[in-house]
Amino acid sequence: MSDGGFGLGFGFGGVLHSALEAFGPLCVGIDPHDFLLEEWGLPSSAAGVREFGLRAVDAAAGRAGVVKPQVAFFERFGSAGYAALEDVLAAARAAGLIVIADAKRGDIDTSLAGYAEAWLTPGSPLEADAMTINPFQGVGSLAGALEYAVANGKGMFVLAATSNPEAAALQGATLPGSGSDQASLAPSLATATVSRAIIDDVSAFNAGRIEEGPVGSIGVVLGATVDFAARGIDVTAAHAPALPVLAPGFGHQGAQAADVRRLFGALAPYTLASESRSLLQAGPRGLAAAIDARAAELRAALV
Ligand SMILES: O=c1ccn([C@@H]2O[C@H](COP(=O)(O)O)[C@@H](O)[C@H]2O)c(=O)[nH]1
Repeated sequence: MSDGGFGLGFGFGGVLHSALEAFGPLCVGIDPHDFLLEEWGLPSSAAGVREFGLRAVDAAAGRAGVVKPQVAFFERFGSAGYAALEDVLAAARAAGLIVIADAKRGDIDTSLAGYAEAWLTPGSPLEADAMTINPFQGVGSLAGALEYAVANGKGMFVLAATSNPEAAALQGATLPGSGSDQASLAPSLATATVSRAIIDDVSAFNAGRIEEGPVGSIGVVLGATVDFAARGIDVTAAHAPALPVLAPGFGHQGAQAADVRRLFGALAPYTLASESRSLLQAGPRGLAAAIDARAAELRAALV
């Protein structure tokens, strides 16, 4: 986003906080699946995903604070798909929307730095406000990229408890001991699940930058379909600064907007409820109304 009227005083956490207050929790996913392109009367091509993305941006602007383009659906068309994505990212930011690039990058620290530079450098062709990253190579491998994001007023959402059922065994596994400097940004509980340890590490990273404002610039991805108690995640715990949550799983994957507070507890005021297919299926003419309706439902659920 340019600054979208949200102000840039506190970096990404501050901008996100202002957007949540202005629009509520809805995050509109921009996922140009082939079946949606067909329903929208668009070709399965780079031109098709570009048009789809631009129309989704038009519908979201002024109705939701945040959009989340799924990079994969653009990437399948190679360089032309990336050019289309560049146009969609730029249009969304120009429209005052916060843009989270759902790119799920992860690697050793030096290579991850390249991804951070690609997506989070002001003025870069793929500039977004935040991106999703994958901690499979160790949360410690993210440290440099997280620092880069914060230094540039940007944000990151670290996968911690993803919405897909196949993730439960790996992410719910219990760690043998507390973290070390190599494995972890901060020591985690001796009996923590992988999901819980990632949340603790991200929260500790934000706590080291409390002077930046009441909401952290680094968040976690917690799927709305996850059984948090079974995963060892305490949603009643307070985080200082507040921990932003990107929560896919609403809509098509089954979670209900009305349940956002019950599911996310103390995290709910800082949770982005993300929906893609369930909104986009309304079609280009119905999308704005679908966004209005879901945004109102989510705001009402937080009162
Ligand atoms: O845990 C995760 C992380 C990311 N996603 C992404 O969110 C959308 C969900 O789309 P729907 O159509 O609303 O199901 C999609 O881009 C996923 O890659 C997720 O689902 N779960």
